[in-house]
Formats: sequence, structure tokens, C-alpha cells
Amino acid sequence: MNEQRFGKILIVDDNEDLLKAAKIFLKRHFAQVDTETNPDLLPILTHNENYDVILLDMNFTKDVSSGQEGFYWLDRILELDPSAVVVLITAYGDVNLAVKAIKEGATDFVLKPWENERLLATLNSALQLRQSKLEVNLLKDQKQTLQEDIDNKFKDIIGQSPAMQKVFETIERVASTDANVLILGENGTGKELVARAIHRHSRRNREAFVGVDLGSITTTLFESELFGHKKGSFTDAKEDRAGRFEQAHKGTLFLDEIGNLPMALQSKLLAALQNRQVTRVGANKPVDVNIRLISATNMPIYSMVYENTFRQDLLYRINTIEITLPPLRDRVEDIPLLADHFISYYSKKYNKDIRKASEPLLKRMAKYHWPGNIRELQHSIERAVIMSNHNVLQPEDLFLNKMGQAEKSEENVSLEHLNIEDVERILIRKALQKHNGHITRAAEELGLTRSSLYRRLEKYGL
Ligand SMILES: Nc1ncnc2c1ncn2[C@@H]1O[C@H](COP(=O)(O)OP(=O)(O)OP(=O)(O)O)[C@@H](O)[C@H]1O
Repeated sequence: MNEQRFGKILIVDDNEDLLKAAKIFLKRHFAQVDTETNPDLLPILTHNENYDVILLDMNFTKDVSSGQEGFYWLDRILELDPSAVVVLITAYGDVNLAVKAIKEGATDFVLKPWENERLLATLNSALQLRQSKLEVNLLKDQKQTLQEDIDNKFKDIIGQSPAMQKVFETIERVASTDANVLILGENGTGKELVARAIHRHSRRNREAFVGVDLGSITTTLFESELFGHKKGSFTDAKEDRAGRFEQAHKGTLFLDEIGNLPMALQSKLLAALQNRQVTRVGANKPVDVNIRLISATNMPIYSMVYENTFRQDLLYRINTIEITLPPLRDRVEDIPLLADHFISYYSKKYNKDIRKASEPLLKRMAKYHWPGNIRELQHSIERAVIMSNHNVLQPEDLFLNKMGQAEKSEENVSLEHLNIEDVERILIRKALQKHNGHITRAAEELGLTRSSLYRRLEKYGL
């Protein structure tokens, strides 16, 4: 018989002939059939093997027919495994006892002497019940994990400052809608983290979260990367491939660095977003895509619209809801929390016993400008944890970039400690601040063309 057999059955009865006969018959139908005459071994047997169905006699002592032993063992089995499925073996006159046992948790009963086919049918239903019970248990575990996830909603986004509370509120409010979200903020402020949190708390969370870094996609590969291609449509197209839009179907598409997309490509992106359809390179039929769109940029996107370097219609398509992440220097009250979080994470990772940051170090961190925001804080703490010999991190353990220190107290900038790049970065930041991110005016003031200013913005991550 080639048919695949499932199910582990244990039969406990004091009648050896009955056990032998049952085993011979049932082995043809189930994956494993074990027999036992001594019920005292039940706890150890059920502990060692994960039986699907236990076929249990009601009476073991000779001339006793009260069924008390069966009740006792039924109780014990269910105590050890509340999902156990127990089928009782009863004599003809014991039907009332068997009915009572079912009320106490037994699944079914079979009458002795039994017909093999009827026994098989009873065991098959019992096995199905066992599988359902196991599935329910699994679902309960999964539900609990999901619940824990919900309870710890923003556990990976650290921050208690009013600005971050506002961010959390917005995430909560927009996550369940399908609204397009635009996340603005300097480099390293947690834009991707927020995008992932929105996806995690959305109705699409069982589907894919697909991220694309538009800042690093070349113009030639843009369409194939986003919309996919047919085999042979260009030299490197060795096989049919779905693009990011299709990969994100039913899920969330995260377009990072959208402000870096050249104008020509912006129109192509806009068309796909408007039509909710994409056509693979080399194909002639568009396919429908159902995506939730989240975009992010550290560029001054509104000034870019004003300057005609970012399409206004594209901006309106992506910014239904806007979330602006504050730079770390504007929420210094979150620094101790973040520091603790990263110290404990990296201490564990590198097997060090570093407990916290000292007060003088926290003061130093509060004064620092953090041009690279949380990413910079995270990396400096990682380095400090690796290098430090202290149990409490000290100011000298943290290597901070001269730039960030200079800018926070610009009036005290001492040029001899800066190099040309440091100075250029300070001047660009000042010009942008003065003109509220207006690129043309800042470029004019700096004596640069707009495109060379953009190159520098990218270079310095401004
Ligand atoms: N609030 C936060 N709590 C904990 N970790 C954070 C927080 N914000 C950012 N991080 C961490 O900082 C790093 C940078 O975050 P993320 O990549 O989300 O920033 P980003 O704004 O998308 O950066 P970029 O603009 O450079 O793409 C990540 O390692 C992230 O886990």
C-alpha cells in the first residue's frame, strides 16, 4: 500500500490478545501504533511520544467494572496534555459510564468487541479532531505573538519627546488607512523605521514590504527595477522578472529618497501611480497593481517644486499624509533613552558589561549637533562599546565628529580645528537655514549653481 499514513495511536488495555489484534489491523492505517498493558506507564509514554489518539480501557483490575480506573487515567492524561484525544474502550453494559466520561473530556468510545471498520472510522474522526486542536493551539500561539507585537507597538522606535509622541499618534491614525504617506526628515532620523511601523500596523501586514532606494537607481535600470522586464528585452534580462511594484502587490511599496529622482523618471513614476498599472520592459500588456505607497526624502521637496526640480503633481500624489521626523538635536530629551537602548543592545552583542552612559557623557551628547542623527548616535555608541574599558561610558569613550560639535556652538567655531569640507558644510547649512531650504537662493548666496549645490547636499547628507 503506497498511501501515506498519518497519526500516532496508543492503545492501553490489559487484554494482550485484544492489543495484538488491534495493532495488526491499525498498523495498516496509521503511521505508528503502540500498545501497553500497564496504565501506570501512561504518563511516561505520553511524555515521550506525542500521541494523536489514546485508546484507553475503562477497567484494568480483574473483576472490576466500575470504570473508576478509566476516569482516573482520563483525568491524568488531560492534565498532562489538555489537547489530548482519548477514546474509551467499554464493554456493552458500560455505555452510561462512557457517556459520563465524554462529559469529562473523553472524545468518543468504542464498544468491545468491535468491528474493525467501525473502530477505524472512530479513530479517523478522533485524529481529525486532534489535528484541529493542534491547529487551534498554533493559532492561539500566533495570536499571542501578534498581540505582544501590538502591545510593544513602537518598541523599536525609541522616543518620548512631544515631537515623537506626535509621530506615534500619526502612525497609529494612518496605518490602517490606505493613504499615501510622505515621510520627511534629515538623514538617519528613522524614516525607514517609521515606514516599516506603518506597514506593520496596517491591514497589509501579512503581505510584503518592498523598499526601493530611488537615490541609487540608475536611469537605465529604473524601469526594469520598478516595473520589471521580459526575458531578452535587454542584454542582462536573462529571465522574466517582476519589478518592485509587482513584488509589493497587496502590500506596501516604500520609495526611499524620492527627492533624488530625475525629472524624466518622475513622469514615469507618476504614470504608474496614477494608473495603478505597470508594464514590464519588453511586454505590451500592463498589469494591475494594488499597493500602499510610502515615500521618504531628506530633500527640501517643497522648495524643489518651487524650483521646478520636483513635479508638483507627483508631490500631491504622494503626500496625502505627511510625517516630519524631527532631527535629534531638536529632541535632546530622547538622547538618554536612545543611549541606554543602544548601550544595552551593543553590550549584549559584543559581550561587554557596560551599563549606561555617565552624566558628563550625556551632557556632552546633549550639546552635540548630531548631523547624522540617530544613525550617527547608534554608530558612535557601537564604537564606544567596543573600545571602552569602563562599565559606565565616559565622555572620552565617545568619538564625535568635529563638525557636529562646531555647529552646535557656531559662535565658537575655531577654524584651525576644521578642514575645508567641514567649513563648506557649515556654510551650506547656514545658507539653507537662512533661505528656508530655497535652493536657488541658497546657491546664489554661496556662488554655486543649483546642480553643484545638490551634489554637495548629497555628499554631506544635508
Ligand atoms: N527612534 C529611533 N529609535 C531607535 N532607533 C532608531 C530610531 N530612529 C532611527 N533609528 C535607527 O537609526 C538608523 C537609521 O534609521 P533609518 O534608516 O530609519 O533612517 P532614515 O531616516 O531612513 O535614514 P536615511 O535618510 O539615511 O535613509 C537605523 O539603524 C534605525 O534603526
